[in-house]
Amino acid sequence: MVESRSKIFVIAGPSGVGKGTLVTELTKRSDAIWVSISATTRAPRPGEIDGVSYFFVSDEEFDRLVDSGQMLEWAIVHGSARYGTPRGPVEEAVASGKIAILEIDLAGARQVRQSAPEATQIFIAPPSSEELERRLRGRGTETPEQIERRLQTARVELEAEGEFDVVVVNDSVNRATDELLQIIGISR
Ligand SMILES: Nc1ncnc2c1ncn2[C@@H]1O[C@H](COP(=O)(O)OP(=O)(O)OP(=O)(O)O)[C@@H](O)[C@H]1O
Ligand SMILES: Nc1nc2c(ncn2[C@@H]2O[C@H](COP(=O)(O)O)[C@@H](O)[C@H]2O)c(=O)[nH]1
Repeated sequence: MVESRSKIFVIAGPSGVGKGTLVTELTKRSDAIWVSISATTRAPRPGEIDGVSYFFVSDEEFDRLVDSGQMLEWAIVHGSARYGTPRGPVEEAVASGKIAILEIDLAGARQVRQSAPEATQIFIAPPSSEELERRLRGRGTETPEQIERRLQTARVELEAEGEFDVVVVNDSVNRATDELLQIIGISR
């Protein structure tokens, strides 16, 4: 079991593997955990709230954030929208003693590996490719075309799991959350 003294934890893995589900569960289990809110140029899904799910910004605003050095990392994800991690809030969270979680894609994880090598990089893997597809389709938030695109990206991402410090299989939400808490170093 890998256990870390890092203050920043990157959580990456294919779309639909359950990253968001696990991160939500982590926040329920510990007040020490702070989750970065990304900025994105994609449109909100029904029920998503600006400033809670994401900061939903225009292309122009995203350009401004990148050009002024306010993004810790950013990437075009699934060939469509841009997503990025605002730098300031991460620095403030760490300075205040919180554990900062960044739920980001593979390209973003690679950038953080360069700019914040002290961060622990965690890859969330599915129990099987079939289960990944079942979860992605079952979530029902993407069109069939978008799902195909995400499954294509997933194949590339699954080949990159060896780049990560640790791989956690999301077979069960409870078990995977327990493993994540142990890696993060939060005892219950
Ligand atoms: N261990 C699990 N077993 C069964 N279903 C799960 C499990 N974890 C998550 N799910 C379900 O899988 C679907 C995808 O989960 P989630 O939205 O958290 O994925 P994600 O990795 O954050 O996706 P994206 O990167 O597209 O935002 C959801 O319907 C969620 O309820
Ligand atoms: N590089 C970054 N990737 C990010 C960031 N925030 C989210 N993401 C990744 O985008 C996909 C798609 O998310 P969705 O909400 O449209 O389903 C997901 O896999 C995230 O990991 C970010 O700030 N930087």
